[in-house]
Amino acid sequence: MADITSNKAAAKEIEVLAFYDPLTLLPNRRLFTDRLNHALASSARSQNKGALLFIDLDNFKNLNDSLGHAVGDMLLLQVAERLNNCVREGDTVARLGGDEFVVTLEDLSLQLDEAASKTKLIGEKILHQVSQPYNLGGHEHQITCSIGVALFHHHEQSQDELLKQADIAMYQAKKVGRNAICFFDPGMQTSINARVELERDLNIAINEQQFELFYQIQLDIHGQAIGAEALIRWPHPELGLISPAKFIPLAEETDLIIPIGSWVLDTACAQLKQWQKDTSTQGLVLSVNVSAKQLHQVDFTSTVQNTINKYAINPNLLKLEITESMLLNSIEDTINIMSRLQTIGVRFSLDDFGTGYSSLQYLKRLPLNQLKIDQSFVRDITVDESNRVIIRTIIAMAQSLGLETIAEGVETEAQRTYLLTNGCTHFQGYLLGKPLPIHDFESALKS
Ligand SMILES: Nc1nc2c(ncn2[C@@H]2O[C@@H]3COP(=O)(O)O[C@H]4[C@@H](O)[C@H](n5cnc6c(=O)[nH]c(N)nc65)O[C@@H]4COP(=O)(O)O[C@H]3[C@H]2O)c(=O)[nH]1
Repeated sequence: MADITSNKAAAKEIEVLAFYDPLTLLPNRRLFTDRLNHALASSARSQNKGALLFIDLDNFKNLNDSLGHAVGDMLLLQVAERLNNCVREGDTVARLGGDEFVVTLEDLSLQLDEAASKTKLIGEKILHQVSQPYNLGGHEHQITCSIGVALFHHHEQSQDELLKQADIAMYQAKKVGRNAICFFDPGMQTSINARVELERDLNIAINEQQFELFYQIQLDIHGQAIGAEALIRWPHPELGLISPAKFIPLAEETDLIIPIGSWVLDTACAQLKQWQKDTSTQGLVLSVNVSAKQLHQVDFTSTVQNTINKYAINPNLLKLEITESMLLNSIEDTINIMSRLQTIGVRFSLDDFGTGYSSLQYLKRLPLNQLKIDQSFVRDITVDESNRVIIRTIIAMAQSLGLETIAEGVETEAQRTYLLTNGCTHFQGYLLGKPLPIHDFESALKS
């Protein structure tokens, strides 16, 4: 008798271990998969629509890192309880791991739109409940969550597809600012697929060195060439030229910007070396865009130094362009990195100036040589008084800090005249020359 009881207890324990999450005692991924299969089969029979909600806590890692895992676990337990209280008895709440939960809602409605609005109501209830304060062993804490929803009907989607769709929608909810609920729509899938393909092709492009640098001339107030900006181009073997505005952000997100940035730096320095050999080009300064991720690589300063040494170029002729948005985080770190590079002679320009939040306070502390006026202000210069005021302010600010100003996107003589008469010292834009492959750039320079 005792044996049977202990066997039963052991069997129960094995079941719990196999199918339930040991922390929250919610169904684990295995049991959830099984339940989702049943829900899909039952929806196929009844024609009733159901929904899968993918729930991820926002910034949970911060809590775990700051207050420790034991406190993190307390929070997860309470979240699990609150989620259970938001759904009906036949619905499933499961924990997939970490701070990821899923909920299946069944028998919502025969109509898709009614099923969607019922899901939305439950999703909003979850957002509200999860965001109420928690007592975590004496610490009061608040957290929010992001919810992605995929609706299901019949056996149209496999459960893997459904989970993927809800996951994609959840990322969309994070993207729109968190503490939000987003429904999957097929457009999201198309754009994700395009992204995956682009990322794969970017990897190939790096290995096969498919990139090219174009050069756009920069002139001073007398119309003399003082240098150029190096702009990357990707002639994709099938899709043709892909704009950096399209692939640089993806490269930044996926860290591929590191090898791409190194290639740009190396190619730019090799070009400077070539220019040093000719009296007509040896004084040209080359501006190179540097992304935030690249600048904050631990070995960034030594990479720049090594590249300068490798080509034995004058470091004064290399200008690194950083953007205002890069200053928002880790300003001290940025100042340190820039200062180290400044001591070896590298110059800096602050790109897209005027679009961010640079205060005079830290502009003063950055070792800059130049402010670059964003082309959005230059574009409407002749019609928009507020843009004119911004431009005059930027120029006055640069003058008081002893910095050069360069206006980008100068397309008309009227724009150049306005900038010139208001004290802008350098100019770049289609009026003066489009970005060109090196041979065309050098021919244009000679003519
Ligand atoms: N409408 C108009 N546009 C003009 C005119 N003059 C120049 N442009 C364009 O304005 C952009 C200026 O570069 P950016 O602000 O640094 O903006 C760059 C930069 O942020 C990024 N990028 C380009 N090359 C690199 C690179 O090598 N590394 C990194 N990290 N980013 C790069 O991609 C952005 C876009 O580059 P591009 O498409 O080459 O676009 C370039 C240039 O072709 C003009 O008169 N009118």
